[in-house]
Amino acid sequence: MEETMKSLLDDSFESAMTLTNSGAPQVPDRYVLPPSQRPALGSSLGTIETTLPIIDLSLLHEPLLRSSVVRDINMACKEFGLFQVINHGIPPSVIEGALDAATQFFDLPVEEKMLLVSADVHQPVRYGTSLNHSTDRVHYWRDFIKHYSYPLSKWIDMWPSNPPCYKEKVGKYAEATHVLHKQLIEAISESLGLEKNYLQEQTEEGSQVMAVNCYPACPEPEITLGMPPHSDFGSLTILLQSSQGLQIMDSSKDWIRVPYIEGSLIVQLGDQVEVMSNGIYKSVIHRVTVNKDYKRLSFASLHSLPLHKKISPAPELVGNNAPAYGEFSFNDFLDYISNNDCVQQRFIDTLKKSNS
Ligand SMILES: O=C(O)CCC(=O)C(=O)O
Ligand SMILES: [Fe+2]
Repeated sequence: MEETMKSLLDDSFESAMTLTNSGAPQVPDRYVLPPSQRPALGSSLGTIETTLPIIDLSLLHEPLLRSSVVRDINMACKEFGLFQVINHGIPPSVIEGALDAATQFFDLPVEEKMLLVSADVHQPVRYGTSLNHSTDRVHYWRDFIKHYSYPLSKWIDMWPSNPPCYKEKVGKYAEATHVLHKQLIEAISESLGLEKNYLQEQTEEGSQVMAVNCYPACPEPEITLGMPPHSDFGSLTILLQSSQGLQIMDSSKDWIRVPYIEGSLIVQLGDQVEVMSNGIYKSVIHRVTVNKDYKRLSFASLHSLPLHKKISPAPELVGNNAPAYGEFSFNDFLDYISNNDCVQQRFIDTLKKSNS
């Protein structure tokens, strides 16, 4: 244990942020990906531009238009497992406040951020670098802070107290995303032909983890990544990005850049919705590229059922066939990542195997 903590601390001192600030001309070897996993930046090979769906959420509140918005959501979920939302109701000042607080946090001296370092995925607040679950895998060009956010009154005292505005500004954003998640999960349940409140009880008491990510400018963005390909474990992730960098894998296994649209938020389907829909919708595989010129921030608000609550396929969507998925809870996911040496691209695939 002591060894692990020592190497964790050593690596954190050489986090991407520290390396960028010290003007490192190259990325250290441990960040260098094998050629087949590199992002092919600047070439059209393997990365395509496609128009991704943009949903005007204000129309969900128009009784005559709701069903057509729900249909658009159904198409977006089937084709991409992702859509962007505009007119989502979160004021620009709340979004700017959260980004400002995160900028100030990541600019703190490394010793101060280190006070929050933990390798324990059950910790309610964790600062970390790319290194997180294992000590010997490839590292990624990212610093992050993760905290439990719901119910806020239970967790917020544990959040960083520096910068002093952090709790208030990020807290406002976390509350706003909780409200937005409720609207989205209702529309998604409807889009599957389920009752609007199919998951209401479970999501009202659900958990929310806020992953605040910082990807500093990188001297060699073509040979590394900010985050490796993965799907998120929860029901939905609501993602705020300060600039472009996110890519998703389409059904032909090509990478698609998700454009930056000012004021918009990105909605990604997670593994819990894939299970609930019995595979009608798939969780989206995504990764993050970095760039030479500027720092990118993102807030990934990962919503899920309560820690112990198992998600299983909706009986209406199983019909007479056997369910395609076994059930799992957020706790099962946490146990998996703390007991395995590296993170699976899709946690849900380990589940299918263990249940078949
Ligand atoms: O930074 C991003 O755009 C994505 C972050 C992400 O995938 C995550 O935190 O799970
Ligand atoms: Fe993610």
